[in-house]
This record gives sequence, C-alpha cells and structure tokens, in this order.
Amino acid sequence: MSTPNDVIRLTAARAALGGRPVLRGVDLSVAPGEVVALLGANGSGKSTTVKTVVGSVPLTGGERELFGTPGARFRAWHRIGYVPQRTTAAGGVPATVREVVATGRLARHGLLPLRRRDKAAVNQALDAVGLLARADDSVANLSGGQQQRVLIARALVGGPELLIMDEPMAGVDLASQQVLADTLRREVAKGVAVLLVLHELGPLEPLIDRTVLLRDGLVLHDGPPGTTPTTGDHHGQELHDHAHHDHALHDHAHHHADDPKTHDHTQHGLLI
Ligand SMILES: Nc1ncnc2c1ncn2[C@@H]1O[C@H](COP(=O)(O)OP(=O)(O)OP(=O)(O)O)[C@@H](O)[C@H]1O
Repeated sequence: MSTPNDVIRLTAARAALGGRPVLRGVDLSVAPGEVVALLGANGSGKSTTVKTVVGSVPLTGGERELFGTPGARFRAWHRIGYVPQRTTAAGGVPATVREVVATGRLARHGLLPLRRRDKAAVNQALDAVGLLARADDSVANLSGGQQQRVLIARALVGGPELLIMDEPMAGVDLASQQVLADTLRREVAKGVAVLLVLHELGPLEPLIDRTVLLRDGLVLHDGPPGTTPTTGDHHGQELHDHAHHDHALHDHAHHHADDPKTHDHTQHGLLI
C-alpha cells in the first residue's frame, strides 16, 4: 500500500519497552491526504507505533521515514501536528489556553515573539475547537475534554501537512466529538494527512480511508473501513497467522534500525 511520496512509512518496525518487545515488525504507510485509523485492543501497540513514528520511542529494527526522509535525519517538525495520548494540557504550569496553543507555533518560528499572523493562527485554531471564548482562562481550570481540545488546537496551529493524534476523542463528550470531527474534515479537505489512534471509529468514520488493526505488536489487517475485524482480541486468528508469516519475511530488514543515539526527542521541536 505504500506510495513513493508517503508522509509516513514504517517498514518491519520493531520496538521494545522495559526490555520487552512491543512492536514485532509493523508495516504502516500513510499517503499525502490519506486518513488512516490505527485500531486494536488495549496493549496491542497503537501508542507505541505512533511514538516510533514521531521518534519518542526508538526502533530496535526496521525502518522509519517521514516525508521521504529517514527518521533519524528528519527535522521538518513544523510539517507535523501531534496530539499525544491523553495527558493534561495544564502540566502544572500556570499557562492560559492561548499560551498553550501558541507553543504549537514554536517549530515554525522558534522563540521569536509572536507576529500578527501567529496570533491570527492561534485564534483560528481556538475557534476551530470551540474554545475562543476561553482563550484567556488558565488551562488548569478547564475540564479534561476541554484540555484535550486545547491540545488539538496546539497541533493545528502550525498549519501541519500531517496530523498524528493518539485517541483524540478520549474523554470528549459527544457534542465536542462532532466539533472535532468537523475540524478534522476541514483539515482533510485542505489535503492534510491524518494518522489517528482510535478505540472506535465513531463520528470520524466517514473521514477514514483505511484502518490498520494491530494485535500483539503486529498488523493483523490493513484495508478500507468495514473490512476490518472489529477487535484484535478474539477474531481473525487466520489473519494473525498471516501477519506472523509477513513478519518472518521482514526479518531481513531488522539491521536497519534507527540509531538510538539520534532519538533525543527534545531536539526535534515536536511537542510531546
Ligand atoms: N513504559 C513501558 N514499559 C514497559 N512496557 C510498556 C511501557 N509502555 C507500554 N508498555 C507495554 O507495551 C504494550 C503496548 O502498549 P501501547 O501503549 O502501545 O498499547 P496501546 O495499543 O496503545 O494500548 P491502549 O489502547 O491501552 O492505549 C503494552 O503491553 C504495554 O503494557
């Protein structure tokens, strides 16, 4: 399924956490403008896959490319907007909603003072997630779902070509989910590619071009929505066996692992 100009390409990606293999040969590609949902049971490796894509978890085998550049050499972080798995947007820092969203411009202009167009972009992103009226409130005073929307605005504000979102709908009520689905639809209409970790497709389903189902650190299924087994837990044993087979075929690639020394994610300007 990969194309020459994929914005994300993982090939036979392996990763370990706490000394335990978590990804055991994941192939994942996202083409420009494509919306791909990563599905799977708890612990199947969805978040770890996303973290290897953004470089916060190093590969122990396989290859990673972003916008055609090997991951270890990729520096154009302003092209990517990232919403990490649900954390608090407040982080104990007494910042306003506007200030947190403005940090999403950092990869674009460094620590220079915000210019008029930066300020306009912050307002636009806040408006997109329905939080313009709360712009000057302290993030610590927002609900969990509202804080999630702040993180989404922060990912949008740099005008990314690729959005990577780890369970953006977690803790967000139904009405706000619809707001976010509309926001995402506008981004997709602009040609932005999206990689989403989801538990269920929900209101985003109509936007999704392809679903990739993980089980136990392997891709169990990769295809249009509707062709995907519903869970990585109990179904698709044959597919699982097939995935094991594919995985064996990819063993040759393991010596191309990213150099762990290049994985200091504090250098790359992406907010994690
Ligand atoms: N820091 C860590 N140290 C050791 N093991 C970890 C660590 N973080 C995650 N794991 C393990 O790695 C596996 C994959 O975790 P991951 O978070 O990628 O799963 P997930 O598919 O995103 O799950 P969920 O749906 O629960 O978010 C799990 O078995 C988990 O226990």
